[in-house]
Amino acid sequence: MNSDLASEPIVTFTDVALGYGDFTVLQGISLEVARGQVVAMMGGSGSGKTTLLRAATGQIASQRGTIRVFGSDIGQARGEKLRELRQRMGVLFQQGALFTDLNVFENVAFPLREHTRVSEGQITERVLDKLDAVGLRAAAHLKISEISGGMARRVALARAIVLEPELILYDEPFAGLDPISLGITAQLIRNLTDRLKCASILITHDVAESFAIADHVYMVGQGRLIASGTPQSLSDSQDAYVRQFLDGAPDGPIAFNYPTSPAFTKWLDQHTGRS
Ligand SMILES: Nc1ncnc2c1ncn2[C@@H]1O[C@H](COP(=O)(O)OP(=O)(O)OP(=O)(O)O)[C@@H](O)[C@H]1O
Repeated sequence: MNSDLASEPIVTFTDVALGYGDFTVLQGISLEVARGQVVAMMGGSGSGKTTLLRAATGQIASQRGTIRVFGSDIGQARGEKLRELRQRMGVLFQQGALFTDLNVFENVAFPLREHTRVSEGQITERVLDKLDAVGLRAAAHLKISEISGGMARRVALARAIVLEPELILYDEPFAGLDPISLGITAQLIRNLTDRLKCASILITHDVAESFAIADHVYMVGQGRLIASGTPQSLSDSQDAYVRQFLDGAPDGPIAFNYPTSPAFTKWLDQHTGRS
């Protein structure tokens, strides 16, 4: 690979607006994720983090602006082109559903069998290598019913990286983990990013763990990008939204109540028989 390609950002959002139908969740979003970086996307509940992730994978189109992934406009990609771009990504959903009728090894082998024509010997080598990376080489033979919830997450992670993606997207990777698993998972994300020389995007609420490993943090709220910078610069920020989020303060610009909309008022009127 030449150095120009290596330094080209993996993901670029340029003045992007995202939403569903007429509803705009986020607008004016410009961001960049480079190879080798761990980037955290943070924000309160309902602020649009999952929506950002869906846009980066081409599951939803932007309402305006462009989203480039691996140099291609993902909003314009269809069919084979979209499949090719997605094959270069690993997505780890919160419910990284494993196949309960397959053992740990076969779960991780699944994408290799599905998308490549590598030999059985290579499958064994690659699967054991990825299980080793998540500390579960010796659990290869176990059934899914025989492993814990935390182990299942790591198996799902091994499966997400078995095709050696250039971009890994993690949806709430720390949710529901005990403090030890939390630290292990955070370090795993950092180490895998460095080892695979890929880019990682984390959608997360967890300030301490993500700040410990992220190179860059984007914070969304109030329908826009509120802050962007290194964990250190955000920690030093005096912005009221950033402070409320980082300090976990109940009072501040982040509203507890979901905002009232015409759609809600219409539903309520119908529900209570007023129209
Ligand atoms: N498929 C959908 N159709 C319509 N609206 C949606 C859809 N998915 C999400 N939304 C709305 O978009 C907004 C942002 O949701 P999103 O799931 O991106 O938030 P989030 O930041 O990931 O939240 P959380 O941290 O609670 O998971 C919310 O107001 C939500 O109601």
